[in-house]
Formats: sequence, C-alpha cells, structure tokens
Amino acid sequence: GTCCSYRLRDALHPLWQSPLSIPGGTRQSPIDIQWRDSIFDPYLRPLKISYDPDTCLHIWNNGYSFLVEFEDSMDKSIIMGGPLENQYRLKQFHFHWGAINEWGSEHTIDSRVYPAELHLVHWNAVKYESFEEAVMEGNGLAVIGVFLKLGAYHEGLQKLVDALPAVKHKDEIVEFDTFDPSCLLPSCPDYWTYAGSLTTPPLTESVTWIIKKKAIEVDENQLEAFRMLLFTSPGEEEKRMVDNFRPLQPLMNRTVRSSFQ
Ligand SMILES: COc1ccc(C[C@H]2SC(=S)NC2=O)c(OC)c1
Ligand SMILES: [Zn+2]
Repeated sequence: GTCCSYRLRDALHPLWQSPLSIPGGTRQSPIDIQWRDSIFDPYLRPLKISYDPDTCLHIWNNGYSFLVEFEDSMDKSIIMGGPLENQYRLKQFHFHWGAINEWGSEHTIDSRVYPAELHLVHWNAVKYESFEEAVMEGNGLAVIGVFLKLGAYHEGLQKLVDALPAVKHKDEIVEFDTFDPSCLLPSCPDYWTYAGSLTTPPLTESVTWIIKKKAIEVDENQLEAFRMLLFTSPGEEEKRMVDNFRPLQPLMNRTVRSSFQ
C-alpha cells in the first residue's frame, strides 16, 4: 500500500539519512513483525510492571527525541517476568514519530506503520553495575514498545504534552516531579518478544524487545505537539523534530514469540 512506500523515504535527519547498519549485525532493530509467523510460547509469563512515580526526574530534548528520565540507583521502578530472567530497572522513556500520521513508528505489524511508538527503556541491574555497562551486553536491556494510534484524547499523555514547549530546543531540560509511565500502557497484557538492538548508535545488540499488541490512542493535537519540537539548539536554523525513526532491519535468523494465541 502507499503507507509502506513512505517507509522507503529516508528521514532527512543525518542520523537516519542512510539505513544505518553495523557490520556483522545479526539481531538489529526495528523489524516488521509478521503476526502469522510469530510463535505462541506458553512458557512466557505475564509481564510484571511496577513503577514508582516519585522516581521521575526530568524531561529533556536530547536532539533525537524527548525523554523522561528516572532515578535508577535502587529497584524502585522495575519490570520482571515475561521473557525476562532478571529484574530490570526503568531508566527512561521516549518516543519516535513521523511528520504526518501515515508513518512514525519504528516497528511495524504486518507492514502496518503507526504514527508513533513509545519506548520504555530498562536495564538489567541484577547482572550489571550501570546502564552504560548493560547497554553493551546481550541481556543488558529490556525495552517495552507501545504503538500510538490516532483516536481519543489521552489523559495521561497530556501531562507530557504540556511540558513540551519548555523543551522545544535540543539540550533544554525541565524538572518533572511525579509521573507514572504505566498510564501509557494498554490494559491488554498481550505482547510479542524478540532479541534485537538499540535503534540509534551505538546500535548494540543488547535489547530484549517486548512489543505490546494493542496500541494506545492519542488525538491529533497531542501528536502535533510532538512535531513542534526541534532537533536544533536555540539560535540555529530551526529543524522540526519529526521522522526520528530507523528504517526496518532484516529479521535474519530470528523468531518472534507471542504471549497470546
Ligand atoms: C548509549 O545508549 C543508548 C543510546 C541511545 C538510546 C536510545 C535509542 S535505543 C532505542 S530502543 N531507542 C532509541 O531512540 C538508548 O536507549 C536504550 C541507549
Ligand atoms: Zn527508541
């Protein structure tokens, strides 16, 4: 369909200019998840998520996306279960989105593209001393991916949207007192999981992906608020922060498992 032709459009931003690939990469992300090829795994446990809203630190524009970072010196905001052998600590969450609603997500489901995708990034604090160390290890990170689709206004997202004008430019940062990211998760427990990578440099193959089957709904104004952000610093020629997604990567020798039949 027309939507996938857009996927071939390389985003203009230098980071995504050419489909970045790393030599010898065998488990790169994002991928297209073919529903019919995913394999139900009855041994997959329910994902257990418990976030402490008081661990929320700040929201900032890092020049690629806007991210909300969390205090991760203790096991206060954690996930476990699902495909995970250890407990993982929440470090940050951020989004990827398009210039228009026709594209924006990194992963796709049967080639269906969503207007945006949320990534909740966690690191294996049982096995590693720091996030930076975990980023380099095969079982170091666990990222929950949630698709955003155009629909009803999202109450929980609005607190983030209201803070965006304060982080319009690269490197702007603003205190964020309490925020509970579980309000951004769909109520349906179903997910796919596969072994993948970071989707920006250093592209390390350290991510256990957990992609939620159900999308959350956000309205047009909320998506437009993302598109008002800038890649650029104050004083530079303004470049709108849009199309900050990586092109699809080859599945290679991987299977995607589903937690549902
Ligand atoms: C140096 O370590 C990094 C660098 C970049 C990101 C963000 C990338 S990776 C992803 S998933 N989505 C993104 O935009 C990290 O996130 C875990 C970790
Ligand atoms: Zn991401």
